[in-house]
Amino acid sequence: MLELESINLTYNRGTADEVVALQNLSLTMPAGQFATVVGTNGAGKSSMIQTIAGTARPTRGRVRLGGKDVTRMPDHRRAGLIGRVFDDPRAGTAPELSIADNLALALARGKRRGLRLALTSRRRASMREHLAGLGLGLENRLDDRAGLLSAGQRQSLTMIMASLTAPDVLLLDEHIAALDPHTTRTVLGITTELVRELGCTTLMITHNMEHALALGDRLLVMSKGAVIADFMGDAKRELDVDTVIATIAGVGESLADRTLLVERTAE
Ligand SMILES: Nc1ncnc2c1ncn2[C@@H]1O[C@H](COP(=O)(O)OP(=O)(O)OP(=O)(O)O)[C@@H](O)[C@H]1O
Repeated sequence: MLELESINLTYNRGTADEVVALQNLSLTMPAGQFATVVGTNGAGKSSMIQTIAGTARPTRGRVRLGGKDVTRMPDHRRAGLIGRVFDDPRAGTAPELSIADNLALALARGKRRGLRLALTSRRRASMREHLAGLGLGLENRLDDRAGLLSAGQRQSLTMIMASLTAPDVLLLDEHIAALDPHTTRTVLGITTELVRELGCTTLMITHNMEHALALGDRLLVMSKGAVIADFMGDAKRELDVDTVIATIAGVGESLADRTLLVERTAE
């Protein structure tokens, strides 16, 4: 269970640049639930993800994971509990390190600080197996530098890295935003597979309404630092793009092109 309780997050508090990013935000997600998150630019989506990850510290409120209060737990100590994939494919991997070393680092995450896992032949075999599941041929390139991979391959590797510690929570912050339509479909397929396999609680931010509707079992609409609509079960299954757009427009938000992004590319 992931619980956000009356979260407020203000950046640059007490200065002329003060920004209220989250306002009295509450959210409860049972273990294993997969929610997509949409909203206009500046609605607070990334701030919510950062608050869960521990990279942003709420000004008020509590974050609980499996009943445990992690509000004050630093992000590096949450790393074993939380997997994160960002929009920038370069952000999740170290380009100078080999694919194998990137995976070893991900495995070591959440363990004792400074501990590097030795790359035993058994561990390499297990890495190969994980990579083979992607269907991208990366299992034969364990010693290639991650920097040599395409954006889609790097993002797929990041997904595998995020999943290696079997996190309780997976946070996907526009992780397909920088990919072309074909690679997007590949990474979305990997996303669905991984979430199913791991059974982890997942939040996926996207500006693509069709992806938000197609994936997950819950859809959250955010505006001005709060969740303004929450669709689950039949309500989520029956939801259409126009209803989501009307919900956002209903609170007086102007809809930017990115918010309306709907993939029309032919299969
Ligand atoms: N590190 C920061 N310092 C100051 N203000 C910030 C910081 N990060 C975000 N903000 C501000 O907080 C508000 C919420 O931003 P956030 O990035 O959470 O929105 P978002 O919904 O993810 O937007 P987008 O869709 O554009 O990525 C915005 O007004 C933003 O400018």
